Amino acid sequence: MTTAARPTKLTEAEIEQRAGDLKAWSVEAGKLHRAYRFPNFDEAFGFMSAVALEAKALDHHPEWSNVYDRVVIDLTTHDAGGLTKLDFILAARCEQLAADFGARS
Ligand SMILES: C[C@H](O)[C@H](O)[C@H]1CNC2=NC(N)=NC(=O)C2=N1
Repeated sequence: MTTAARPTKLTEAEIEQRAGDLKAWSVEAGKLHRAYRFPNFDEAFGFMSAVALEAKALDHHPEWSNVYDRVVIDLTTHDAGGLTKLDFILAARCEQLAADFGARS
């Protein structure tokens, strides 16, 4: 079995460049941060289930919490001690899936 190479920590300039495509996300203390609100709990949890499948496929996992119709997500790469391209890939997928599940914000 081969092990996928882990991505390296991005520089400040690389983070700034990639963050330009994700206007709704903020960069806070080495993490990408975003709060979503959905029509109800079913949609919020449906979104989380879909993101969980992406996380499994990428072998890259969010820090997140859910209260009823709200989902708060922080993305960082623990192995690299900061942000890597995997965080931006997962954030972009979250944006697509959130739209599918009717996110309001
Ligand atoms: C062995 C396995 O690939 C690693 O532990 C992965 C799993 N998922 C991960 N997820 C996140 N967010 N950061 C990591 O460094 C990480 N490492």
